[in-house]
Amino acid sequence: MTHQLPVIDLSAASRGPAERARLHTELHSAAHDVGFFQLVGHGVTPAETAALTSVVRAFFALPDSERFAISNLNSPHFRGYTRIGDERTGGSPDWRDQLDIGAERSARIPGPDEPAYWWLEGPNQWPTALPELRTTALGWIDRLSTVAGRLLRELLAAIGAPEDFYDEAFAGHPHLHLKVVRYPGRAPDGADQGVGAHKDYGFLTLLLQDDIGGLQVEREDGAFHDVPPLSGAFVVNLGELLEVATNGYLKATNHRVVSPAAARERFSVPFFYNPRLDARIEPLPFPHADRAPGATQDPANPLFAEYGRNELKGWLRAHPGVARRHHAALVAPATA
Ligand SMILES: O=C(O)CCC(=O)C(=O)O
Ligand SMILES: [Fe+2]
Repeated sequence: MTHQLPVIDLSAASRGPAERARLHTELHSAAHDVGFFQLVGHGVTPAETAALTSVVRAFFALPDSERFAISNLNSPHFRGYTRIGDERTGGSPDWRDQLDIGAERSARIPGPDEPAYWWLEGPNQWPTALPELRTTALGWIDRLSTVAGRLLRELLAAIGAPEDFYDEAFAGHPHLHLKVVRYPGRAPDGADQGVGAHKDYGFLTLLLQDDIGGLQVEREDGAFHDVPPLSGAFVVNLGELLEVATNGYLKATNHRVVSPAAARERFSVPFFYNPRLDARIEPLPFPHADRAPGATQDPANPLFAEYGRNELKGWLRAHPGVARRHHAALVAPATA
């Protein structure tokens, strides 16, 4: 089913108070009623996007051996390349391969009394045959974190909250994350799970998708609706921390990708705007707070206000191979 999402023009924020007020009305409704929108007026140029897209395609065009050499199975920090079928969502394999990239930092091995989520901090793995991937991807993370930071402040203002309320949670070393993804057509068994239905773990996701389509979002009617590609726009969705922060007034939206038809490839690059791992997300003061319905209670997917815990939950679930190899002690209690 095709149902175009709201289109939000971020540049309206700097076109005077009347335009900004109109932006806030639109953003409030898009975030509260839908939880998904197309973002334009973000300032990222077509040339910047083209540079990223071309290096992404070059990465997936490398010989398999170049990608296998940077397998995330090598990394206790979940960085690197995941082969098709190795990632799981909702207990089933996702028919996509991907490279997970984060802020480039040295490993921080948690001591016995420290939270296990510090494992998520550590070095990336880069393909030796494509050095420009590193500069382009890290540049994209910088660029999009500025856009996402502006958007988050406008969103908080739009619902009547102090716009700087979460600045402190992002101060220092926010846990920014970029995923470079390919959906290589349909699985041989005919299953069409590109990535299964899920919510993102942090605040905001800014997704660059190509023109193939397949992304779907769950809407108020409980059905999954297509998100048709819109050239030059980022698809934005809200993550679990915004649901926690607003006690369910804003919802993290379930979304999934249906595999492209056989012999078609789809590329996408989601950027996840996340705070510091040790940030604890305090309840947001805003006028609707007393009427918020409460965050979703799902025993299969508890939402944690301590961001690192929420993020680690997702990684251990989605990458069982990495979890078994490097974090047996963390997964064993969950299955007992
Ligand atoms: O590839 C897409 O369009 C969406 C990917 C996604 O939702 C994710 O990786 O969290
Ligand atoms: Fe997602």
